[in-house]
Amino acid sequence: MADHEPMWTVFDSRETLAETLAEAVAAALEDGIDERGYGLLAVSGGSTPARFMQALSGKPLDWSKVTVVQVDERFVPETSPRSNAGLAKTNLLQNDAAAASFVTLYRDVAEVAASADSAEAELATLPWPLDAVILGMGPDGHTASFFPDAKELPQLLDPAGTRSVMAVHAESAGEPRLTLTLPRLVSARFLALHIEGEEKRFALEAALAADTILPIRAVIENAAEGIEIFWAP
Ligand SMILES: O=C(O)[C@H](O)[C@@H](O)[C@H](O)[C@H](O)COP(=O)(O)O
Repeated sequence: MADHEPMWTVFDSRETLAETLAEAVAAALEDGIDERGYGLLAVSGGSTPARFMQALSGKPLDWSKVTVVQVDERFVPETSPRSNAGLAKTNLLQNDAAAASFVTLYRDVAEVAASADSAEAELATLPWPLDAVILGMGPDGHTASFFPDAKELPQLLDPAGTRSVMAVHAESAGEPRLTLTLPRLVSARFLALHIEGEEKRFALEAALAADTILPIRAVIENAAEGIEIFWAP
């Protein structure tokens, strides 16, 4: 259990947050490339990351040595407006970052479990741990696809778990999901939580103070290198 309080950085604008976070992630990737010869990055989906992804896409690092993976994905094809892979391809994998490799979680198979198993095999070939992870959060305290009502939640949040990616079934999630597991996320060398707006700030503060451990708090409390919270109104 990590014993450090999360570090909050409050920004006066979402633009300044995006640029600062992009700089921090680029630095973490450059450290990985300098020290290990490659950089491994995991990005979330949803609506918050687009501006940050666009800022990161223009950072002048050796993107040919970077592999981008997804923190989580909806079980939909890339052509769906719900696709996180579509979001990353449109906003991150352009400009300088177009040279990066991209490993997606969705596979065009009938069952989400088969998609998870196929992605697991591909992720097994990557040079873990992650150099940088950017998480988002929902007002219900979910992060990645660790939804509080997920059938698989105990396995998803197990710090001793051995899977890299799992299928998720949760009423509150809408469609079935695919998500990296807690151990893969919390072992990152740079772990950031990117949230915006008063509702999410309140939800996070409440989650940190509550008796019940919501998924976001489980991640924060298991973050080996701590977690940095990037917040703008
Ligand atoms: O697939 C997803 O939706 C995300 O990865 C998820 O964990 C996201 O970070 C939160 O739901 C916040 O989403 P918003 O940025 O849209 O509020």
